[in-house]
Amino acid sequence: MSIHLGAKPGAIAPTVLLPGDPLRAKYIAENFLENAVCYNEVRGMLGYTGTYQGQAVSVQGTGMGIPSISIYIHELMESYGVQQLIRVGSCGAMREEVKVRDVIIALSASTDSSFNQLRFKGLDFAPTAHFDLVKKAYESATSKGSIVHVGSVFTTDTFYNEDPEVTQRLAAYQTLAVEMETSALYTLAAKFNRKALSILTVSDHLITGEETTAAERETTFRDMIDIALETAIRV
Ligand SMILES: O=P(O)(O)O[C@H]1O[C@H](CO)[C@@H](O)[C@H]1O
Ligand SMILES: O=c1cc[nH]c(=O)[nH]1
Repeated sequence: MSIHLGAKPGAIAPTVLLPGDPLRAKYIAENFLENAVCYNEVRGMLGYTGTYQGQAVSVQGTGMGIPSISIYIHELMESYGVQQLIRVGSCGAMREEVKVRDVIIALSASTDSSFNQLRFKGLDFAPTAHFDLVKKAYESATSKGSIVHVGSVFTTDTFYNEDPEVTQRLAAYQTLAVEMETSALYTLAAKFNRKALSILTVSDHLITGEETTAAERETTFRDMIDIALETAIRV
């Protein structure tokens, strides 16, 4: 057990999928894994371990934002020895060529968080995905005919942003989408020398204002989850 996870030693698989929403963790466990068992209910942040094509895979809710995901991934790596962390999240598209319902493989993440500014005393660390997982995710996506965008994302601390200027500038610098966790995931995975990747589905569009319904999100998330699970077991 760790402070925020009630799992027994050995109850969490070496590869963990990480949705922000704990109910998405439940949905993935019930619809994509076999023989899934719930190992965590502390704070309602549900976590499950099951199998996918015979291999053990866990799925753990992280909550929203850097402080929340940082707690869970720190404990997953330090207390449970997790080796591969694959975020399966939603995001807002920042560029015209990225459409609602598209899937993004996040190579790197800029951020407006002070998380790394404090850690590196003002130096700009470059949070980066692990190439092995990027390659496997891209191969998994293309082998099943999914179109994916591969590029940088923006991890923000502020969902309801009042000033669009920075977001627009980041978009002009080819940033594909905004979400709230990837920068911390890549930073902490580097610290622990583990593999991490964020795969994101576009749930809304910052330029067009288009949004998905809850039902549509469930179907389109299916693509992202398939890609993540194929990536998890790919050799
Ligand atoms: O769908 P999830 O994984 O929660 O990700 C996105 O959705 C939340 C905001 O609504 C933030 O956590 C953001 O990163
Ligand atoms: O963090 C997020 C997630 C989805 N859509 C956004 O605009 N921001």
